[in-house]
Amino acid sequence: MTILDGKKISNDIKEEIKAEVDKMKANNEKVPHLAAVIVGNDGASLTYVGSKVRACERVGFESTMVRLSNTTSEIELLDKIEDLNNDDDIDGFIIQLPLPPQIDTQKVLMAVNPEKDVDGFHPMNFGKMALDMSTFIPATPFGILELLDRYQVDTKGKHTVVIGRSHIVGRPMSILMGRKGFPGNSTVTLTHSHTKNITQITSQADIIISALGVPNFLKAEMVKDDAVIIDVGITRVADESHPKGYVITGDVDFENVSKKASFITPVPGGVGPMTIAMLLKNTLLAREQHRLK
Ligand SMILES: NC(=O)C1=CN([C@@H]2O[C@H](COP(=O)(O)OP(=O)(O)OC[C@H]3O[C@@H](n4cnc5c(N)ncnc54)[C@H](OP(=O)(O)O)[C@@H]3O)[C@@H](O)[C@H]2O)C=CC1
Ligand SMILES: Nc1nc(=O)c2c([nH]1)NC[C@@H]1CN(c3ccc(C(=O)N[C@@H](CCC(=O)O)C(=O)O)cc3)C=[N+]21
Repeated sequence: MTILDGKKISNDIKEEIKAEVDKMKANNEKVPHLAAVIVGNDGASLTYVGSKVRACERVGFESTMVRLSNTTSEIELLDKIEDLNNDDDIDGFIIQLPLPPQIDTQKVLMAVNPEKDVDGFHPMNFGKMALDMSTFIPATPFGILELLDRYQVDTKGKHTVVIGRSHIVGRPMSILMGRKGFPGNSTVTLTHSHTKNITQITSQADIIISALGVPNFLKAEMVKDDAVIIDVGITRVADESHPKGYVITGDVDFENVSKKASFITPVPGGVGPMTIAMLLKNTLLAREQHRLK
């Protein structure tokens, strides 16, 4: 059994990005600038955005965090997006999800200039991804592909089962694993809350990508020997014995499933850090494209 060490690989990727930024600095070129918009005070969302800003500092990017109150109207958010679209210093930006209920998420994501859409959530970029055109690939699925690539996990002709069909993880992942090339060329089954007999389906999988957000959902009985297990789930579970008052838990019963797996990602330290590294990678790509214009 091999642990897919997202923490280590994400650090390698950040070092590679930093080397590119150092070259830009040596040539007196503008460095990439990422902005993150966060609406409201959700603790987990603030943690993730904080990690993104720290990661920017580490690789030498500029970063801007835009904090808006929980009562922000849709119009106010659209105005802010327009400012970021028009700000030539900003190469890429993200709108941290979820948004409060008074705001229509799809409308907001459509307002982001696709050239600055480093999350890859704009329909134009999502469509390009589905059509094998070069574009920004959503950071979490991109991070999973990168992990599979760096560990040379064979995906060709394998049966990949994705659990969860969200726009940010499960849906793009199911498309990417079925594309031509590597990592890809998989036969994909996409499952969700209406899937019947899910154990029967996961038991046949060579690769399982679990993105539902239910702690310890995937048990050893649901997995065949030597399966590859990718755990995207992140849930804060209350735990008074821990200084923070909670522990981060994945979707996979790691202790038991890891005994059967050929490769497995841990939580924390698996897919999460990869997501942040690939967001930086997309921002570097955005800067390079803006420079060429
Ligand atoms: N590590 C990382 O970088 C990231 C981690 N996450 C984490 O991944 C998890 C999923 O996030 P996200 O995709 O945004 O989640 P969503 O809540 O948007 O989607 C969850 C999906 O899981 C499906 N689902 C829920 N319960 C079941 C069930 N019992 N059986 C089968 N399918 C089920 C839902 O089905 P239906 O569509 O029918 O409702 C839905 O498609 C969360 O824990 C989140 O925190 C998310 C993004 C990045
Ligand atoms: N527009 C947008 N883009 C996103 O990419 C996006 C989003 N909205 N909304 C929420 C989800 C969630 N997400 C994570 C990123 C990093 C970790 C991460 O670094 N996790 C650490 C642990 C972090 C901790 O301690 O809480 C780990 O797994 O090791 C987790 C989850 C990005 N998301």
